[in-house]
Amino acid sequence: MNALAATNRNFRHAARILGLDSKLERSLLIPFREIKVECSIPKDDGSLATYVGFRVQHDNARGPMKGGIRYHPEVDPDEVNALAQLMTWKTAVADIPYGGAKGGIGCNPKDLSMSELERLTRVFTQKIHDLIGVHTDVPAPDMGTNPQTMAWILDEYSKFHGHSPAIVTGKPIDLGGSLGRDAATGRGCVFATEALLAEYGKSINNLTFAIQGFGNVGSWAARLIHERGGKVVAVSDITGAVKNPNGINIPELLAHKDGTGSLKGFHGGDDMNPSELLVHECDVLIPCALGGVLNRDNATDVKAKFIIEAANHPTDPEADEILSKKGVVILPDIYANSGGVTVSYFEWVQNIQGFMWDEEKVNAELWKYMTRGFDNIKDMCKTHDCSLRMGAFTLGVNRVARATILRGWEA
Ligand SMILES: NC(=O)C1=CN([C@@H]2O[C@H](COP(=O)(O)OP(=O)(O)OC[C@H]3O[C@@H](n4cnc5c(N)ncnc54)[C@H](OP(=O)(O)O)[C@@H]3O)[C@@H](O)[C@H]2O)C=CC1
Ligand SMILES: O=C(O)CCC(=O)C(=O)O
Repeated sequence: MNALAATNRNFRHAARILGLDSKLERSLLIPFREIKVECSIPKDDGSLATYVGFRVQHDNARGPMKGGIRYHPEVDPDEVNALAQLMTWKTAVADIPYGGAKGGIGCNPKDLSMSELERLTRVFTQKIHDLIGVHTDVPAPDMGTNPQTMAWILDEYSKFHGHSPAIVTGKPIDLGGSLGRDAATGRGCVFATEALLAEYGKSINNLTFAIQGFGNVGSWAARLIHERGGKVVAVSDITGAVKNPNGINIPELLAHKDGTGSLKGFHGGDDMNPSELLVHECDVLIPCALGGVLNRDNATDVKAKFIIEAANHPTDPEADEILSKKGVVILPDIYANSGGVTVSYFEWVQNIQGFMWDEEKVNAELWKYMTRGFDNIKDMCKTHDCSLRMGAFTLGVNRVARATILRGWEA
């Protein structure tokens, strides 16, 4: 099932549980605005290359639209639409004053030089600068983008609108980025995992973990789990995978990947086939890469008892059903990975106030938001006798529905 069909299905299920009026349901589902732009740039060799860029602004009932920008070959309108909608529910679950958006460019950033990436980012920004804004729509990094990408957007946007640090979050600290934003999605995911495990009388330090993806989110999650005494027994990325039943030394694996650009050939473990990661023996599985990776083809073989959705929509609805029947507990994306956008919110607040927080404050506030989010989801699960996914969806959708009704319908 494609990402949009899966996301719409979860939304409709939540709307049914909440008994939403069908007209309101339709209005919440349809995006506020979909932007598609042609981005042509000269390559370093002088040839012309054309890419397609997207920004879907899904909903702004609760505040400015917020969400990352992804550079990946599989970026397409349906995928961006689904990701934008997920941002609307995610910001509502986190109870931060934002709506949802997402953007992306269909490209493989690994095939582009730094100067080509800079040109592409600047052209994309030129095409959308009058449709985003500090109080309208605030981008951030996602797969394939990073603080440098945000710095180029900030610079290009500021040429049109004057110096605007709050136009993006996840930017470099030197340009007004927040301390703790780089680690925030991984850290939030670890706080969320601790909250969930505590419900089962368990803690990170007694459990084994398998992590798919070793980029921003996966590497931070792995590092923080390792620091807390959890055994990371398998890690994969696009270059390969490594396993060690006694636990991988994550700082050493980070140094190995930094030095070689790959997970392959790491002496502290054995190479494994990356396709086996999701069905590897472990207590907790954390997908931190692409969407739709857990599906009907592999769900039956998953060994983990807990799945923490650090990636966006890693589990398609068919897999959701199979895994639930097996008794696997799934902590849904719109809560599990909300630490990133929560610290993005802190960054935006700091930029607007012109007052920087120290990292301790950022991390302490993040813990409060993640803990509150989990408690709110649990309450919805009790009220509606539903899964954690539906607890999170009903929480988010209900908050957006309430804001929409309060704002009224007049054009
Ligand atoms: N960054 C953020 O703040 C947030 C990110 N997310 C979600 O988390 C996920 C990861 O994002 P992020 O860490 O930022 O992205 P990055 O680009 O930093 O890292 C992505 C990682 O996934 C790996 N990867 C890509 N394809 C595969 C594959 N087929 N099998 C195994 N690994 C693969 C990459 O491998 P390689 O290193 O070899 O390229 C890389 O390690 C995405 O779903 C994103 O939407 C959610 C909330 C916030
Ligand atoms: O930090 C942000 O604004 C958005 C992060 C994001 O894209 C996500 O949560 O999926």
